[in-house]
Amino acid sequence: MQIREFEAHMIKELVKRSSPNIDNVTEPVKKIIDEVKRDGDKALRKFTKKFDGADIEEFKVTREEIEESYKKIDERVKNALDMAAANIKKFHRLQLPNQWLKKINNGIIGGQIIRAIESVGCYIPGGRAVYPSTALMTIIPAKIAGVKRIICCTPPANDGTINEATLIAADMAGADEIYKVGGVQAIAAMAYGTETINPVDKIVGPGNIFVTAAKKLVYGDVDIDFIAGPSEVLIIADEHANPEYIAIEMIAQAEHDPDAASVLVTPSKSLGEKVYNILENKIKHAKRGDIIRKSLENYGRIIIVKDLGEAVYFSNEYAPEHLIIMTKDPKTLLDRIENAGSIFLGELTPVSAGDYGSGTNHVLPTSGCARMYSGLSTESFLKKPTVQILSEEGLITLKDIVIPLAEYEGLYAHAESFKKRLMR
Ligand SMILES: NC(=O)c1ccc[n+]([C@@H]2O[C@H](COP(=O)([O-])OP(=O)(O)OC[C@H]3O[C@@H](n4cnc5c(N)ncnc54)[C@H](O)[C@@H]3O)[C@@H](O)[C@H]2O)c1
Ligand SMILES: N[C@H](CO)Cc1c[nH]c[nH+]1
Ligand SMILES: [Zn+2]
Repeated sequence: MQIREFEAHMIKELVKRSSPNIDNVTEPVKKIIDEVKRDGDKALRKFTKKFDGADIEEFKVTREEIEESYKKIDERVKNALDMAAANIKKFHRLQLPNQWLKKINNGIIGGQIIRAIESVGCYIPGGRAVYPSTALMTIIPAKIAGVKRIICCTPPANDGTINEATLIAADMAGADEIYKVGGVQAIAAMAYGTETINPVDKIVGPGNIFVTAAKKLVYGDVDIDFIAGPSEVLIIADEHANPEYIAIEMIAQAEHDPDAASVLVTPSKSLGEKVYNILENKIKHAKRGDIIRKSLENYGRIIIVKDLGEAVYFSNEYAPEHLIIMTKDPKTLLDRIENAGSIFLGELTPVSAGDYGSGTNHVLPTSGCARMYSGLSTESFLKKPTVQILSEEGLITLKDIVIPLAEYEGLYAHAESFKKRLMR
């Protein structure tokens, strides 16, 4: 963990910090994918034993296992899942786009229709923590979009079971099939299929660097959402911010994974120092202390900038998964934010609100991908074919566009297809 004065080269160094990790594991990850492609379920069994310590005969979770989970679940957790699901549904219904057909010019009607992707695979992580919340975040928007077949894969515990809250969350969100397989092997199975798992059209969901590298490798054979790797938070704060809140936000992201990143950018050196001291103290006693310590050592940074303008510049270059703004008037900075997966304004808005239940999606782009991707949404599961209808008037409106351009491009049949209709 370091406190450093801002220098321009830091941005490149920090922004790139996850990508080399992904590249470092490409080779072993590719080998696993190839083996799953070649050997199907046999390879899934081998890698599940190797990485999760579990012997799995049947990968598909049975209805009885799901019913058992409903009996075992802690009532408080079940209620929390129900309430989270309600907010997530409300938010994601609002994201449904409209179909439309409108007059574009005389005799030309244009528009778009909305269709769901037919089958999707949701990856629910389960290595260093369990993620029932991710089951809600991936399956609910797919369901709202109208996806016909929603499958999900999640790593089993070493006794071959799946965490009960994850099973319940997946079931209540509307998963059609749930499989006890995680990591690279799950991504390969969803992309290429095995004897047990039929392949899907698109794979979504977050994961560690191995899972993320696997998604990157299968992209093109199937669609993926985006790079949703180890968690990141960047906090822009001024001297008005509460250092305790900042420190706990950094720890909350760090506890996900030693590869997670927590960055504070502030013009207040004294705030930076306070946060540093609180962190030093807190990590001595924190649960999951080993993961937190490693994460903060690897990718924890406190960066002192000249002013809030420089902080915003840094943040836009970094393009964090989560951006928290804890300044006197956080809304005034919002207009200047260009790149961030999800933005948390004000000191009463912790990232955990979005992680679990305010309704927004917690599957978000990492490794600088917020420069060009938004987080998972209902639209991630939709396609928008365009539609057009021309009348005779429309042919006349377009003739001086289509015919000269088609002939200029040397594509004479294109021009001909137009002329034929004009001359009928
Ligand atoms: N960006 C987002 O939207 C978002 C959301 C939630 C969680 N996350 C991130 O998801 C990740 C969850 O990671 P996790 O590890 O807890 O669960 P995970 O399910 O992503 O990974 C566990 C699997 O990794 C595989 N694995 C472990 N070591 C391996 C190795 N050496 N070679 C090949 N495969 C190996 C195993 O198959 C194991 O089942 C964290 O990094 C967390 O920060 C990101
Ligand atoms: N912070 C994670 C996204 O990076 C999401 C999450 C799930 N559970 C807890 N947190
Ligand atoms: Zn989290």
